[in-house]
Amino acid sequence: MVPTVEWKDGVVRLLDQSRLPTQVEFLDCRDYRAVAQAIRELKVRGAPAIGVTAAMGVALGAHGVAASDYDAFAKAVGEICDHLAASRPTAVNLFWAIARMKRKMATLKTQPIPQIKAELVRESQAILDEDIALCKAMGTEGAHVIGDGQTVLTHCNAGALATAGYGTALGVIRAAWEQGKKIHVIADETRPVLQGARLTAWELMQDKIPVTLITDNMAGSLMRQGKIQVCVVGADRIAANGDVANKIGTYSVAVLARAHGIPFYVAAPYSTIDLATKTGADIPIEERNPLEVTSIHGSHPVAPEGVAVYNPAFDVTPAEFVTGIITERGIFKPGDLAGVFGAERPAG
Ligand SMILES: CSC[C@H]1O[C@H](OP(=O)(O)O)[C@H](O)[C@@H]1O
Repeated sequence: MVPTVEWKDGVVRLLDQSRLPTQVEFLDCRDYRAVAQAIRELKVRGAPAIGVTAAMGVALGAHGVAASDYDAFAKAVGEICDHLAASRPTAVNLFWAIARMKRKMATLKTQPIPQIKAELVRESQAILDEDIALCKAMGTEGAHVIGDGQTVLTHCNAGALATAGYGTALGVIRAAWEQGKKIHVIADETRPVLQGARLTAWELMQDKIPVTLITDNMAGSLMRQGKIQVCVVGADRIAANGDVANKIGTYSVAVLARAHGIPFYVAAPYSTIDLATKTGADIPIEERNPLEVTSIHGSHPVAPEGVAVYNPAFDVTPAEFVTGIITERGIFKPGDLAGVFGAERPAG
């Protein structure tokens, strides 16, 4: 797989996911505002991926700060962090990564500014490396939920393209495949931005993992026919009570899975678990440009000019519909997360 995001010769290089699957193109961001714009425009997307990208955006922005004393430097970097934090509201990884970069900077206040700048780059790369390791650990912990010969449904893209590499839900699927299991993946196209059609299908075909693309409204019928044995999806924010915010349509998949007695798993690293948010009702849900619904890629209208549109990018699946949360430390009941992750993880 081509890297989703990387620090390359002093710029933040992104695989431009808005061009996939027809074009594999890269976007070199030379300032933090370009990084924020790329996150806003879904050129890079996926909770862990935008966390890593925002961290690199902080390091990139810090490089451009001319201040010679720590307080002025920290103030300028704080403004850069605020700009990046305003790019998208739902994925908690964005805020987790920015807070981690701020904490790192605070530990360096006695260092020369050039040293601090170099350390911030290193911290952003550490976040990238950690994310890949977390995804692979999730794969190891979660692969057993997909049996040999089974068909697994996934929604949106929670793959290498949504992370620093390997993926969360697709990491579990990759691990099951790498264990030699004859699995088959059903990928929801995931209207309106089509992350399933454009990204998940592309990723799995790159790895020669059998995948069948369906439209979102087919999932229930396939479940009723007994053609799906398990569902595994990603997450953008998991509240303290185990409610899960994920791509719009996830709630429908979860309810359909429950109705058909199909296990429904969510794969997410600790950086997606937000114990400061009590329930799903407290998770901010991003509403996006109506053009995403009324056109394909901003052209080819598929609805009449001026029609009213509601375009929330995410929905919330209550914890009761989640069989288990697959994390790098194991699989937990949604309600047990606070006990498992509460102690070690600093807020935000
Ligand atoms: C592994 S997190 C991926 C998560 O992010 C996606 O949203 P978007 O493409 O808008 O960033 C979707 O909710 C995925 O499940």
